[in-house]
Formats: sequence, structure tokens, C-alpha cells
Amino acid sequence: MAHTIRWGIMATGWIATTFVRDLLKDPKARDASDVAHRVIAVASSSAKAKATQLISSLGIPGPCTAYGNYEDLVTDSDVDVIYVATPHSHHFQNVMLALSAGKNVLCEKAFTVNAAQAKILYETARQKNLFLMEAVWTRYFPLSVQVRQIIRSGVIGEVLRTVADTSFGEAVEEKWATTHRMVNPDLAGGALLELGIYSLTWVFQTLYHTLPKDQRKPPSVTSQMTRYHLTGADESTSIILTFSTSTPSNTALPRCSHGIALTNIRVSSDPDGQGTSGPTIRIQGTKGEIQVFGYPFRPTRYRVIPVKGAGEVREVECPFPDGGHGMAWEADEVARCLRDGKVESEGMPWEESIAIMEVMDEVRRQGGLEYPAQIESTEYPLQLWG
Ligand SMILES: NC(=O)C1=CN([C@@H]2O[C@H](COP(=O)(O)OP(=O)(O)OC[C@H]3O[C@@H](n4cnc5c(N)ncnc54)[C@H](OP(=O)(O)O)[C@@H]3O)[C@@H](O)[C@H]2O)C=CC1
Ligand SMILES: O=C1OC[C@@H](O)[C@H](O)[C@H]1O
Repeated sequence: MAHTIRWGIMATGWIATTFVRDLLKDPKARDASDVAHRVIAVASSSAKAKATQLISSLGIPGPCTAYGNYEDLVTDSDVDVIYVATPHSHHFQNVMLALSAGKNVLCEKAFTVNAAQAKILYETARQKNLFLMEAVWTRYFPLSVQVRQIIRSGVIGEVLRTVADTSFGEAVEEKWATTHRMVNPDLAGGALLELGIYSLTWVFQTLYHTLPKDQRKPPSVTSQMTRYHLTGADESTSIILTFSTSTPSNTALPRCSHGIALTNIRVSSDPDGQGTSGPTIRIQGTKGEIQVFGYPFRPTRYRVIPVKGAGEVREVECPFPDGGHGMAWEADEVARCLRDGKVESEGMPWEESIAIMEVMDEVRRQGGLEYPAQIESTEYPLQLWG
């Protein structure tokens, strides 16, 4: 019998709509017969009519309640877990609201504006024994699971370098101007928190997450940032992370791996948009390399290339079996964690989510990028704009 969880959706924007559409897919189409999802409430902070419209336009089966504020959503006693789909400037306040009402939470990336906020949220969840997860959907793709398994199997040897590039080539001024979340500092916008987080995800899931837990150490950080002339948000950020590896060194010099995380909103990591313009992620080991194709947040194919002469090149297509966007796999993980009484997911541990936020803090420090004090604040409750 499938374990069914009841979702409450906080916000009615693009990703909320995309997520709900995926939740409504039949789990059996992706071979998930052990869990199921129901959307039983949707809330808009700006107008109840938006929640009503989302429910009807997606054909969410009833009963599903529309709310005109987030406070009513988090106190709905029928909701098991809240999906927070607001801009990341608001995540700290929104997640605190849900946790304070005793609700489990799946919160969109970037998890918070800074690591200090993330630590408070996880500590609050721990104290209240509530499930909390940063919604880094890509980690739950079969492609990501397979890549991590290949690395752990040792097939490509010791992984010493990962290069990941998550860049959108857009006419920034025309497409996003000054207020869109991609470029708006009031919403903690910019390349790093919007897209760079996926490059960091690939660096971390290949050079950090794949190590035994006691060997996972925060990396050192070197970075450069270019700012968007109209808002001051970052439009291009390049990061080199240095991780100490598990391999003992018999010299005074420690052996290290490098993660190179790139992001840019003017040039593209996948210029033809078809996943055929070369790998966007290269995971380089002493015995071979894994190349991943397509935007790093939604890759579709990977290739395993043994070092010269050591074996056949293997290419694997990873389609989206239910025709969905790919968000249901993370939702299934949430359902399994709730079913099993877990407060955190093994695929996106709290400690790793904080380690990545700390890297982003340091990159912003090096680039001199600060967001408005209200959205950097750890004070709760605090009234924000919007
Ligand atoms: N995992 C993924 O693939 C993706 C994740 N994201 C992440 O999801 C979050 C939301 O992105 P997206 O859905 O594209 O954004 P949208 O602007 O489309 O939607 C955001 C929604 O948040 C609510 N909201 C609450 N306060 C504010 C405010 N002050 N300003 C704007 N909106 C507000 C609004 O809903 P209402 O008025 O109903 O309350 C709004 O519709 C971001 O953190 C982003 O990084 C985005 C795209 C893809
Ligand atoms: O998180 C994201 O991933 C997918 C992109 O389309 C989106 O803009 C970004 O915020």
C-alpha cells in the first residue's frame, strides 16, 4: 500500500505550478509504487484568487483549499508538509513560519540568503523533530544517483577534479531588466544563488558527498565575481574550491581535489539548448571521466570514459519517464523520509546544505556582494516586502 502524503503549497509562481504539475503525475510511471502525493491546500500571499486559479488550472482533485495568506496554510491541520516556493529572500521567514506551526518543510533552493539563516532553520527543525530539506531536485534524479554510485564504485578512480558550468545566455537587460528574481538584490537574486548553486551541487555531490562522512571537510574558496550594472547583483561568478582528499600523502604536502563551479547569465553552458554542445559537467578521476550533458539543473545524459585503452566508452540516456519536469523524485524522497520518521534526507543532508551556503557566503564576501539588511537578517518574525 502506497504511503500518501498531503502537501500544502506556499506561493503560486512558476516553480510552485511546475512542482504541483509533477506531483499530480502517476508515481507508477516512474516506478514508485510505495509513495503517493495529494495536494490539499494552496496559498497565495497576495490574493486568494491566485490560489484558486492554480487549483483549477492544474485540475487538482478536491478537496483542495485555497488560502489568501500563508498563516492559514501552515495552521491547516490536514497538511503533512509545506512546499515553500517563494523567492529565496523570503525563505528564512517563510520556513520559520511553517516550522513554528509544527509543519514539515521542503524549501526551494537557494535554501536561504546566508548560512546563519540556514543554521537557525535546521536547528529549529531538530528541536521540533520536524522534517526539513532544501529542494535541490537534481540530486534525486536517477542520473545523479547513478553518477554518485559510479564514483563510489571506484570505476573512474580517485576523483581529483570536477568542473561544472550552469550558465544561461540571455539578453539580461531585455529579459530581466531590474526587478526579476534573477537580477533583483531585494529578492537575493543574481547568478550565484539562482544558478551557481547547481554548479556547487555537482562539485559537492562528486567531491564531498561521495566521501565517507568522517572525511567530508569544508573546502577553501577562491572566487571572482562580475556585477550587473543595473542592479549590482552578480551576473558572472567563477569559483575554485579545494577539498582535502581521503588519500594519505607521504609528503608534507596534502593531496587535494579541485571543484570549479561556474555561473553566468550572459553566456550559456549549453548554447544549442539541446544538450549536444558538449558536457556541462566533467568529473575527472585517475582512471576515467564522467561527462554530463544538458543544463546542470536538469541533465539528460551522461558518458563514462575510461582512460585510454582501459575499456569501452559507455553512454546513458536518462529520460523523464512520466513526461514531467523531474521534480517528483525529490517529492518521493520527502514522502519516504516522512514515512520512515526521518527529519533529514541522506541525499541533501543539513550539514552539506550549510556547507554550501557557507561557500556562497564566502564567495559573496570576496566579491563584495551584500543583500539588503532585512533579507540577510536572522530576526524572526520580520516583515519583508511583497
Ligand atoms: N528548482 C527549480 O528548478 C527552480 C527553483 N526556483 C526557486 O524557486 C523560488 C521561486 O521562483 P519562481 O517560482 O520562479 O518565482 P516566481 O516569481 O514565479 O514566484 C514566486 C512566488 O512567490 C510568492 N512571493 C511571496 N513574496 C514575494 C515577493 N516579495 N516577491 C515575489 N514573489 C513573492 C508569490 O506568490 P503569491 O503571491 O501567490 O504568494 C510569487 O508568485 C526561488 O527561490 C527560485 O530560486 C525557481 C525556478 C526553478
Ligand atoms: O533553479 C532554477 O533552475 C531552473 C531554471 O530554469 C531556473 O531559472 C532556476 O532558478
